[in-house]
Amino acid sequence: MAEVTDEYDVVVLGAGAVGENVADRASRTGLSVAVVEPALVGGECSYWACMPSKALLRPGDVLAAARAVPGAAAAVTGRIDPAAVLVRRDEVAAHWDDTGQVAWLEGAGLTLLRGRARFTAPRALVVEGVDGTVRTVTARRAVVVATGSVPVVPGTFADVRPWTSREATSTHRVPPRLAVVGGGVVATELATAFADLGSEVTVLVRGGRLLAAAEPFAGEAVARALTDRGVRVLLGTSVTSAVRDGDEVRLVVERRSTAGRHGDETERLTVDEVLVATGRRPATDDLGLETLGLRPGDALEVDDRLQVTGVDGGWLFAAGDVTGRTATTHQGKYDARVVGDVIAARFDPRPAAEGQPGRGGRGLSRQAEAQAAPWSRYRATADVAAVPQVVFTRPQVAWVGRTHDQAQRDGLEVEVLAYELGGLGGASVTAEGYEGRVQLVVDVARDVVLGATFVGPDVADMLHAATVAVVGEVPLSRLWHAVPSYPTLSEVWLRLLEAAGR
Ligand SMILES: Cc1cc2nc3c(=O)[nH]c(=O)nc-3n(C[C@H](O)[C@H](O)[C@H](O)COP(=O)(O)OP(=O)(O)OC[C@H]3O[C@@H](n4cnc5c(N)ncnc54)[C@H](O)[C@@H]3O)c2cc1C
Ligand SMILES: NC(=O)c1ccc[n+]([C@@H]2O[C@H](COP(=O)([O-])OP(=O)(O)OC[C@H]3O[C@@H](n4cnc5c(N)ncnc54)[C@H](O)[C@@H]3O)[C@@H](O)[C@H]2O)c1
Repeated sequence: MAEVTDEYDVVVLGAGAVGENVADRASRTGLSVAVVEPALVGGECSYWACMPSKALLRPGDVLAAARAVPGAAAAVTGRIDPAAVLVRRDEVAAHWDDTGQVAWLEGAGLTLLRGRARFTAPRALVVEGVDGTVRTVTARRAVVVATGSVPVVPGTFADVRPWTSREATSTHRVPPRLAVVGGGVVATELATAFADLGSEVTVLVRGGRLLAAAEPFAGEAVARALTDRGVRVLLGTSVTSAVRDGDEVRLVVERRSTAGRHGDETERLTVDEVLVATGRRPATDDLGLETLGLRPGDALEVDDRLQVTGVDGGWLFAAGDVTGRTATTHQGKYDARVVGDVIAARFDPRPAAEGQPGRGGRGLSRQAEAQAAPWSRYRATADVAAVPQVVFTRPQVAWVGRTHDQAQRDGLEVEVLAYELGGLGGASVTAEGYEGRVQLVVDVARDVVLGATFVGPDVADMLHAATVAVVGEVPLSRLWHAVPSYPTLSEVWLRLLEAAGR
């Protein structure tokens, strides 16, 4: 086994979407950056999460959109072709081949170390290469952990070889009967996708509603739509036993009686696959965190600079799913841009790096980083105030900022403005019987939008206007002057402002 010793200014652990972006930005003042990755460059999102799941969902959306428009509906006479959907999914997932992403990474001047990294001391790592080499790697300036997350599989399913999102998004077979355990984002999206592909789907939800992090009306709309399409959505359930019997899995499901008085109901369910979608945990088990005084398995807690709290010296950073602070690609990449800029500025190797703000103050500057305030490029302020999330179910669900419940728990006096999208001219053009709803949570004292939730067909792209309003803290009086075009779904902003008495 060959042993090699390497030194870089910055070492990034993990080449998922987040690690790639950290590395790119951190290198911009001339720091040497190595990225360590044992698997595919591009990580979960490209090959087993965002991209393949959206490829599985898109055909159902397109069909439903056509079927909702008389004239077009008559042209849609067939059904979804699962084989063709899976072929396109394979293409969207780049056939699980990272050649293109490796080329980008190397083209950006970054060094890729193919292997698994583990800390041996502060700023010191050992990288066990996939080719059998063992490298000792030292970071002169900083290490960024971006190792992502792994699915949580409850013990009940340990022996039945359940699907996680990885198997579901990369499958080449549509199971005739699929049980989905969980009621969150993965469960609702993949239940939608597999119902579209022809599976008989049962969703087993522990809690009382779907998408518990969103406004209640969002999960209710998704549950109604799934049920209308023949999916069984069983709320208040727990799987007490799971046994694999050849190609089948037999589940025992306890369901809290809705009547309350009659105790639990037991149902036996036999399926071809069980998809466990019960959340994810940070991938920190085997990183040697104990050598830094941190506990393996825990999330790496960070501050707004993405610097790991609890480790001295200002050299250890983390971003993405591993922090428990963000759980989406877009927000993880936002953090990646922040931490990349912090590192590039703080350790800028160029002569006279002190205070070179560049044209319009947009350049990187060590001084500016040291003195940065919230909302500067060096602080991930939006993680606290304005996190956007789109769930690509049918109807789509999109929200940003605080829900009504969160705002109340934060002790804010709020007004809720709501509008049924079906009443808009834009909705009647988009689809017959368009159903959807938008709700704003408004801070009464400051007259600004704290949160917004959109539910309905094609609402995903409407979210960004709300994100701009929340981040910009734009008063409703000024939003009144942002005129939405007619006839678009965005006209809902006008209706909401009218509802607020403008
Ligand atoms: C089914 C599903 C669908 C999703 N859809 C969306 C979506 O539509 N939009 C969205 O924004 N988000 C979506 N997400 C969330 C998104 O996938 C994650 O937030 C994102 O992938 C996190 O990126 P990351 O770089 O932090 O982690 P990852 O992408 O997991 O990358 C971490 C990398 O670190 C590597 N690694 C692990 N251990 C080590 C080690 N010891 N040394 C070196 N490298 C290591 C791993 O091999 C991996 O490549 C979805 C998630 C799932 C599960
Ligand atoms: N479109 C997107 O942006 C997108 C899509 C998919 C996933 N993601 C991200 O991936 C992350 C993980 O998604 P997820 O759906 O796995 O997690 P989640 O936290 O959204 O949902 C987990 C669900 O599992 C349930 N659960 C937890 N433990 C359970 C148990 N022991 N038995 C039964 N049910 C249990 C919870 O009540 C919840 O309904 C999310 O945070 C999400 O942001 C994003």
